[in-house]
Amino acid sequence: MKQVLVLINPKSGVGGPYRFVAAIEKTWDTPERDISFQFSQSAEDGAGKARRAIKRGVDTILVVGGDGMVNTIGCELVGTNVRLGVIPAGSGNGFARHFGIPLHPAAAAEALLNGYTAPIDVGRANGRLFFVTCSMAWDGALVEAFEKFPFRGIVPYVLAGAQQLFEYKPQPFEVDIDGETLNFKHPLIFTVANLSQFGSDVLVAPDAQADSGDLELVAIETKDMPIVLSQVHRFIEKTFHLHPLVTNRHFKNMTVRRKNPSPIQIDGELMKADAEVRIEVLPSALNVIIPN
Ligand SMILES: Nc1ncnc2c1ncn2[C@@H]1O[C@H](COP(=O)(O)OP(=O)(O)OP(=O)(O)O)[C@@H](O)[C@H]1O
Repeated sequence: MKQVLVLINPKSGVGGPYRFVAAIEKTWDTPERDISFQFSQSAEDGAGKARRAIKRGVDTILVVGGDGMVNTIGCELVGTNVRLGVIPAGSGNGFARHFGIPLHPAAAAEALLNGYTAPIDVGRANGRLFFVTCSMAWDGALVEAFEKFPFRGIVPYVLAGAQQLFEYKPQPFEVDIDGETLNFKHPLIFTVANLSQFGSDVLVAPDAQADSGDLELVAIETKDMPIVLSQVHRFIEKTFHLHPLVTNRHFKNMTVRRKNPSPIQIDGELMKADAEVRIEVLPSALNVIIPN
């Protein structure tokens, strides 16, 4: 009998957690599956519950939450045979949107039930795993401002971004990327993408493939931003990352030497980091359920 654990973030999602329980139970609770539901009260609590479930021999963990929750549970599943399924309940849901998982709980539960399992790549920044994106310029600093808003969603993201345009102080980055050296004087955007978007359909790396075996750097200097922004149609055409003033590189290993230690953005959450940040790809490291 297949064993499935559903781990729910009670803080995520509109309409309360029970609509997710009902949607998943309706589709997944069949005679060939033993399904149990647990709340994840914190990152540590969820990680502990995931570890114990893996020990018990669970086959699948369904996470009901956003990218932050996916990260904390996904970290426990890397290197195991346990499959991760994501029922989106966050505000940005970059992971779920990348894979085309429906945002409605019932549709998501059904899409995962009828989906297939495939390994995806995982990024690692100074030892910390990430599945969606990692940023360390203005695109990282805005998360600090975003976290101070009392509510989540695209609106506080835009407001936090605007606020940080005034407050963010760029520092020079010296970058070794698969043997090539790049220098950024005043980086504004410096994002490493494993998947295509930050969430809310803000596509930083529209062509990113989860199983490419590499990561993608998308970076731009502060001075070049107005010129790039003058071609707004590129956002619609999904070619922003290909603009000649945007640095766009696929890579496996990268070291970023910054002047000072400062926090970096990992899957929508802030993490303390030394001045030097080492980023690498772990190819095919996590088994994920993907809709057909
Ligand atoms: N395993 C976990 N269990 C409970 N809470 C968690 C867990 N992981 C992260 N959190 C916290 O729960 C809150 C909501 O995070 P979650 O990722 O579920 O939604 P979100 O941040 O709105 O989604 P997104 O990152 O997709 O916009 C955050 O404060 C996060 O730090």
